[in-house]
Amino acid sequence: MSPSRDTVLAALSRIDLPDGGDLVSRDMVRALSVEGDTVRFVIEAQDAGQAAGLEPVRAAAQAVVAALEGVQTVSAVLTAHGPASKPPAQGVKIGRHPTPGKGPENPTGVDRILAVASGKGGVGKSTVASNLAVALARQGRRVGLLDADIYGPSQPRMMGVNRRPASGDGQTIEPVTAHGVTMMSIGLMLDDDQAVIWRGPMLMGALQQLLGQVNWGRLDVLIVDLPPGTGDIQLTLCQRTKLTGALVVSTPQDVALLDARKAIDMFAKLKTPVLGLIENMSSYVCPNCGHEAHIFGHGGVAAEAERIGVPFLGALPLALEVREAGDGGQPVALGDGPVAEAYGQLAARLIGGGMA
Ligand SMILES: Nc1ncnc2c1ncn2[C@@H]1O[C@H](COP(=O)(O)OP(=O)(O)OP(=O)(O)O)[C@@H](O)[C@H]1O
Repeated sequence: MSPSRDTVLAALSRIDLPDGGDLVSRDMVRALSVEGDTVRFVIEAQDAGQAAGLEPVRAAAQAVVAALEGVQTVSAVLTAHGPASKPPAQGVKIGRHPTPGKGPENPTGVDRILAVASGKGGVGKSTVASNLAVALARQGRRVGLLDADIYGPSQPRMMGVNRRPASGDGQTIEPVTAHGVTMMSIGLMLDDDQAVIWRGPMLMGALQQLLGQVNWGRLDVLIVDLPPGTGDIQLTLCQRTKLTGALVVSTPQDVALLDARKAIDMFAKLKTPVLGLIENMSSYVCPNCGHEAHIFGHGGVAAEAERIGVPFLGALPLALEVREAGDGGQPVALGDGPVAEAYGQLAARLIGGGMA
């Protein structure tokens, strides 16, 4: 009997890449076909440089599929047809005044949009956005991640991407892929030390471009990592797209919660559903003695969720591995520990509720 596509993909997910992740989590398998006892697939590298080092990976992928029951012939081809074959998107200028739109609409092919928001900066909103995107992709969803934190884009670092997106026509921007997630950040279009000094209208126009000029492809869900607070970007996203809803991240202490309340109030005024609250940096377990401490308090977000009648989506621990994984461009949700499990549960809950 021929193996199923899922069986082949499960086998390919056991092939690790030299720079982290595996063939499936890094979304490098293309044109997979199973016909009788013959399996064919293409491994697509980002560019010729990466492809040159991947021959051992190709051979291992071919061998692991050939060993599956019911497989006689395997054709595994390595290509480098990624965005690097197009010129970098230098001709595309991000940042302009907004253009009038027809009304709220999603980018073509994007089924849902989830905003990850916070009242206060530094509570872990970008960390939650990247890990949630990865956890959803691991559960088979087609996920996009838009870093809309235009003043402080952190997704390129957290997702481990620093190549410039390409553009074939000087208009459309090809997003990049990392850990199975299609992503775009203004940080990828700017030089590292370049500051963005824009007033509201320019910000709104830039967000419009990041939504409308990026070739997002078909996505089940686009996660938008918002800047902290209640400003122009939030307003534009709520008014210009059919936002499925917002997830609000807060730490448990009162001062963060006070600001989270303002964010929730803003979404209520803009008629955007708040799908739930997430408590980040909830507890800290000492890796040496196992003692559990609540550095920023504990339970405040769950109590707030109950008070305002929105779901409490979970408590994520404060853990050194979360920070290290984020700084290293390999979100902790890619792994198997308790934090990855917590993100897996959050992703499953959103998928189960039809939100992702
Ligand atoms: N649960 C956690 N455990 C340990 N470190 C964390 C955790 N969550 C976030 N961090 C770290 O805290 C710092 C701030 O997180 P992050 O950038 O995600 O916050 P943010 O709310 O998006 O901030 P800003 O709004 O300023 O962009 C980062 O260094 C991140 O790695």
